Amino acid sequence: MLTMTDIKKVYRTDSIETHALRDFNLQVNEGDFVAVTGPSGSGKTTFLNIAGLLETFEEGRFELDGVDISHQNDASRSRLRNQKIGFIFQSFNLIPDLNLFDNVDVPLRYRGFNRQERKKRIENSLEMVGLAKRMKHLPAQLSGGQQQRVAIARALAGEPRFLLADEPTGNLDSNMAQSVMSLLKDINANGTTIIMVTHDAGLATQATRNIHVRDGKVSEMNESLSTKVDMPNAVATDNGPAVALVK
Ligand SMILES: Nc1ncnc2c1ncn2[C@@H]1O[C@H](COP(=O)(O)OP(=O)(O)OP(=O)(O)O)[C@@H](O)[C@H]1O
Repeated sequence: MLTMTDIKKVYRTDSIETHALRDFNLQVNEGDFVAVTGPSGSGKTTFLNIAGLLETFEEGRFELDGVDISHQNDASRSRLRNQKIGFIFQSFNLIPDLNLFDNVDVPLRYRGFNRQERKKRIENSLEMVGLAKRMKHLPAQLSGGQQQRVAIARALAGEPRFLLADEPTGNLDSNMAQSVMSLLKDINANGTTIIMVTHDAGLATQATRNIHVRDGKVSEMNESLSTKVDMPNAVATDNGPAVALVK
């Protein structure tokens, strides 16, 4: 569970102060899939970076799983981030010279898992996104949608409780965007809490909650029409992400 209360974030340069977040209040519950929309510059990425313990804030209170983040030093914030949070970005951020297996391995090495445990996690997470047979391929040999699925596998291999996604479909055409969205919905149905920033209103309505950010504040909050479904029969294929068998 993630709770932000009256968060204030100011960016200061020599000549200008930008109030990126002010009185930002939000509670995200375990199992939520929250889509965050709002105009450019409204503070969406700033919120996500604070939620992901990548940035600090000036005022307010932020609790992550009962831990008061404002009182943690850099080392303990990094430890919490590594344990609890996975990130995916618009630009995939894969390492071009490493094959898929080794890309997914990078954050696992930071976590200190032994070789055997890492291998198991890498194979499982690539299986989950339907790319297990492409492990030895380089990112450049994949489509954009497939590369984003590798980035999702990399984020999930550490079994994070929270998956934070900043415009994960921003570089994809609409078919690939929907395929990545379907994968995120499957992952959420399997228990991972997701917060996704998106400019795509059609994708946002598929999340279980929508929040709209304006001028550094949450201006609207809606439960989405879409509901979570259990998918005990989810399977992954080499051509696509894990999909639920329709009964
Ligand atoms: N490192 C920084 N230094 C100074 N100002 C910043 C920095 N990062 C963000 N800002 C400013 O903070 C405000 C909020 O930015 P943020 O990136 O959170 O908005 P956003 O809603 O994610 O925008 P977009 O949809 O265009 O990505 C903007 O005015 C931005 O210019």
